[in-house]
Amino acid sequence: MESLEFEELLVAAMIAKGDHIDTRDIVGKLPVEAFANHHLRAMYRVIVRLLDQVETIDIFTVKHGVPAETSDLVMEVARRSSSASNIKVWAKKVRQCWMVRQAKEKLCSALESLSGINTHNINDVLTEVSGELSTIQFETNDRLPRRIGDMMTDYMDVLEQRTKGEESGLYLKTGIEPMDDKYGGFDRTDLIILAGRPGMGKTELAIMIANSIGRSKGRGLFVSMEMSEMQIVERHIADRSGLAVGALRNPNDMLDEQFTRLTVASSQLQDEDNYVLDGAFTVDEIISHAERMNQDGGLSFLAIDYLQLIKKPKAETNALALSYITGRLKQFALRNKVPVILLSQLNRGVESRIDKRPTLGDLRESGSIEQDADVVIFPYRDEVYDENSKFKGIAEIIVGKYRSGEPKTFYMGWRNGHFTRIDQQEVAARYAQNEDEAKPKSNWRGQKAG
Ligand SMILES: Nc1ncnc2c1ncn2[C@@H]1O[C@H](COP(=O)(O)OP(=O)(O)OP(=O)(O)O)[C@@H](O)[C@H]1O
Repeated sequence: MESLEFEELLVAAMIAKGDHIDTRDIVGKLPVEAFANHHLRAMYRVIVRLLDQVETIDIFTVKHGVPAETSDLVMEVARRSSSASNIKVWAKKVRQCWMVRQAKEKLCSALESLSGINTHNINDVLTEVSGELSTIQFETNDRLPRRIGDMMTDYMDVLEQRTKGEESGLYLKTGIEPMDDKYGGFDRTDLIILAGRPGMGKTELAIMIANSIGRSKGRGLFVSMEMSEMQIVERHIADRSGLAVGALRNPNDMLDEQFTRLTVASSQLQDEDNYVLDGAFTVDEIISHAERMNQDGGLSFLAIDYLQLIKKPKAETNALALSYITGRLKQFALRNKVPVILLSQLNRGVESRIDKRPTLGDLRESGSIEQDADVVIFPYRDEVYDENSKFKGIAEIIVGKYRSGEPKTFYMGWRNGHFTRIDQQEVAARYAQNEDEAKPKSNWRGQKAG
């Protein structure tokens, strides 16, 4: 990127526009150091000062304010103001060039540190280098801190859209109605973890969310490192039609009614815009696919099945490698405003307990997943452990962490390998009754029995 040209165009446009809302906006966001050329930096510094002192900005005031060695150049630069209407574009380009310069400087300094590495200082140097590289800034679309007071009008617009039911695209609705009603959907910058032991229904939950987004004309990317793309497609059809995957595997045995459900589901899915990608990837490869899709038509969510199968970066410990992955995914969600649904396996530890419902503590071995996540959901089905469970056919959707509200457990039915709607109050009453029955009974002296 050639910074000089953009810096010239920006200064010229600022002189042409003078004290204008765009000029003030740019000055509030772009520091003087962003200019590489010292003459243009001097001109910009004068413009900032003139704005600050509410004085006129024109060729003469700028020329008068800069050092003598720069003053002859002001007229030449001002002549370049062919397109002052593009002033924000020039400001953005100057900012991007500055970011690239900073990144290059950091890389050079990291290379210098690495050239002095030896077996005694290897960890110290690598820590220093990775610390330095992690400060490289990402393109932020010029976003800078905004005053909350100035954002009240925008927020009222959001509220108004909500009253009209027009803001659905702003939030990720999961299709689990009681949960969507309670939380209003998840934020577009959320990292949502679906964690559980094998067979609990993590993949099914992610597919159900994908299907729900697809139905409302969203566009999602489902990355599977566990199943082939055709298996994922089959799970989508099974979820949409309510048929068991087993039924789809034996089409000759299908009843007419099942066949009709299959054709309806496949024609609906044909009109929708969900994507699937299978294979083995690093987190950065997944992110680059998702960013490309997001730039090219937008993305409603990125789902990844599952964390432990993502190719790990080199790191001293497994926990550090996983932390790198969840950290990168959280950055991706924040930067692109695309929520990430990340599936994660839990280890056997849960199964050594009487109550096998997972808790946040069970995530400890998975690096910083607990801290990075905005939402942690544990799908849990008691029948996986006890086929005669009183809660056969019921799935608990345990929200163990929710950054913007209180954690809570929701209930779903479980039929044909799919989550189904169920009456929340009725199931909660069943659980409460079961708890009462399980409590040790007191005898007439008030002593606990047995
Ligand atoms: N027709 C069916 N009826 C009832 N349960 C079914 C049916 N088909 C599949 N299942 C159950 O659904 C579960 C699979 O769900 P899912 O693949 O979503 O689980 P998961 O948590 O992602 O597990 P894993 O980590 O092994 O992939 C299994 O426990 C399986 O026994």
